[in-house]
Amino acid sequence: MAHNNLQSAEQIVLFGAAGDLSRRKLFAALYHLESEHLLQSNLKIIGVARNEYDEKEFQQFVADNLATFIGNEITAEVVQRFTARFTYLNLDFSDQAGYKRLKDALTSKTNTLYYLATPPAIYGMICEGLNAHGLANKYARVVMEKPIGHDLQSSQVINDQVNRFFDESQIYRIDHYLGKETVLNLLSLRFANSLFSTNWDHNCIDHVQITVAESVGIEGRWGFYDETGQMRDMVQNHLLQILSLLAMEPPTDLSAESIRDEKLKVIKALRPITKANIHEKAVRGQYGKGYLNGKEVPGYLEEEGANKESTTETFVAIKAEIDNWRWAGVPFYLRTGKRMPCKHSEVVIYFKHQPHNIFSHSYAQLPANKLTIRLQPDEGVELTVMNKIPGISNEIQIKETALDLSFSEINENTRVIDAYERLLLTAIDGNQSLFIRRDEVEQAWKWVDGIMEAWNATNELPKSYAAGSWGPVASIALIARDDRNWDE
Ligand SMILES: NC(=O)C1=CN([C@@H]2O[C@H](COP(=O)(O)OP(=O)(O)OC[C@H]3O[C@@H](n4cnc5c(N)ncnc54)[C@H](OP(=O)(O)O)[C@@H]3O)[C@@H](O)[C@H]2O)C=CC1
Ligand SMILES: O=C1O[C@H](COP(=O)(O)O)[C@@H](O)[C@H](O)[C@H]1O
Repeated sequence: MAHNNLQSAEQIVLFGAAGDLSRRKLFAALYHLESEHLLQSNLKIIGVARNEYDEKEFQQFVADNLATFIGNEITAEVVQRFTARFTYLNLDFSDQAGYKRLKDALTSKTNTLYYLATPPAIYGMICEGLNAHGLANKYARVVMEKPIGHDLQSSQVINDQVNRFFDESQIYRIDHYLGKETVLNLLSLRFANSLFSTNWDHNCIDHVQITVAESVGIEGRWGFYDETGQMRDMVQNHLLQILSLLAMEPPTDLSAESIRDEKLKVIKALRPITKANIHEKAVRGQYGKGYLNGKEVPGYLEEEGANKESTTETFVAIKAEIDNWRWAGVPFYLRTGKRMPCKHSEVVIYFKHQPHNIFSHSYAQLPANKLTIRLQPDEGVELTVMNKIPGISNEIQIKETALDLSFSEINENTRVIDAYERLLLTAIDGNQSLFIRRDEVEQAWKWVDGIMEAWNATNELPKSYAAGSWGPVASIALIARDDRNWDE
C-alpha cells in the first residue's frame, strides 16, 4: 500500500475531462487559480476521456468552456497560459492495457493528482488500471466525487475498491460545501469568538435550523436525479457536513484528522429515525407544477424524461437529534428541496428565552436572540439583539435589532472564491482537511439508510408541494408540533 508524501502535485490527470463537471466547474476553478498565480509553473494537466481530440483540439475545448462558463471575465493571455498546460489522452477506462499510454504520458516519480470526475461505479476500475501500470504508487493521490455509493453497502464496495490500491491518506473525497467560504467560516465563528464558544450548547441554545433551498429543478438530469433523490443528493453529504461542523466538539487543532474525528462523533450520535417515529421526525416531498418568478414551471413528473410513476423525493425535512451531553434536548431541524421560491441557504441558531421578562410592557414574551448564518447568496452573519428605542418616555421601550455583517460589504473588492477552487488547491497541496474520511461517509449513510428504509416501510408517497413554495404543509407541521416555526 502506497503512502503519499504530501508535497504539491505537479501533474493532474483529469478522468472524465469531457464531462459536465469538468466543463462547468473544474476548468473554471483551475483557470481562476491560474489567473491568481496559484498554480506552480511546472504543473501539467492531462485530460483523459473517450472522445477523439488531439492536443490542440482539446486545448480549444477547454478555452471554449471557459468562455461559456466564466464569460467576459476571462483574458486571452491567461487562457493561453492556462490551456498550454493541457495535454489529452483518449482512453476508454475499461481498457486496462490502455493505462500503459497514460503511464508513458506522465513523468514518473512525480506527485500526481488523479481526479475522478466520472461515475463513481467506475472508480474501482480506474484505480485497478492505475495500479496495473505502477501508477498507484506513493506519488499518487486520488480525488473522488460524490455520491460515494447509493447506500452504506454500495459505498463500502466503492471504498473497498479504491482502498485496495490507495491508502486513506491518499484519498480526497469531495463535498463541495466544505470548500464554501461561509461553511468554513463556521469554524472561525465558533472557535475564534468566546461569545459563541461559551454559549454553544443545550444551556443556551433552544434549537437550530439548517435550510438549503434551491429554486432550480432537475435541469435535464432527470435519470440521474431520480435514482438519487434529495436525501442522498443533499442530506447525506452537504447537510450532514454543515450539521457536524455546527455541533462538533472543539477540535484540538485545524488538522484534517482532528476535525474529522470530531465531525464523526456527531454523526455517530445522531439518534436513529425508524419506522416507529418517521412520521414525527421526517417529511419527504415531491414538487408538482407551480410558479417561480411569475412563470409557470412543470412538476417533477412532467419534467423531460420523467417516469410518471416516480416516487423520488425532491424535498426533505428532518428533526434531527444528537444524543450527547452538549446537545441533549436541542433539535436540529433540516430542510432542503428543489424548486423552492429562491436559492437560499442558511443556518439559524435560536438562543433560549430570558428566564424572566422585566420588559413585559414592551413584549409579552421577549424574543430570543437569534444568530443567522447566511451561507448563500448574500453571504453574511446576523445577530438579533434587543435594543432600547431612543427617546425620553417613562418606560424603557425596546425592539429587536439586527447586527448585520454582510461579507460583500466588508470584503468589497474581494472576488468570491468558488468552492472547487479552494478544494483543488488544497488537494494539489496535499491537505486533506476539507475532504471527507471514509468512516464519516459510511456513518452518514448508516443514518440516512435508516430513514430511507423507514419511509419505504410506510408505503406512503412523498407529499406533494407546489413548485415555488417552501415545501409540503407537513414540513410546517413537523416544526409547529414543537411550537416553533421555520425561519422566514
Ligand atoms: N456535474 C456536476 O455538477 C456534478 C457532478 N458530480 C459528480 O462528478 C462526477 C462526474 O459527473 P458529470 O461530469 O456530471 O458526469 P458526465 O457523465 O457528464 O461526465 C463523465 C465523464 O466520464 C466519462 N466516462 C464515463 N465512463 C467512461 C469510460 N468507461 N471510459 C472513458 N470515459 C468515461 C464520460 O465520457 P462519455 O461522455 O464518453 O461518456 C464523461 O467524460 C460524478 O461522480 C458526479 O456524481 C458531483 C457534483 C456536481
Ligand atoms: O451536490 C449538489 O449540489 C448542488 C447544489 O450546490 P450549490 O453549491 O449550488 O448549493 C445541487 O443542485 C445538486 O443537485 C447536488 O448534486
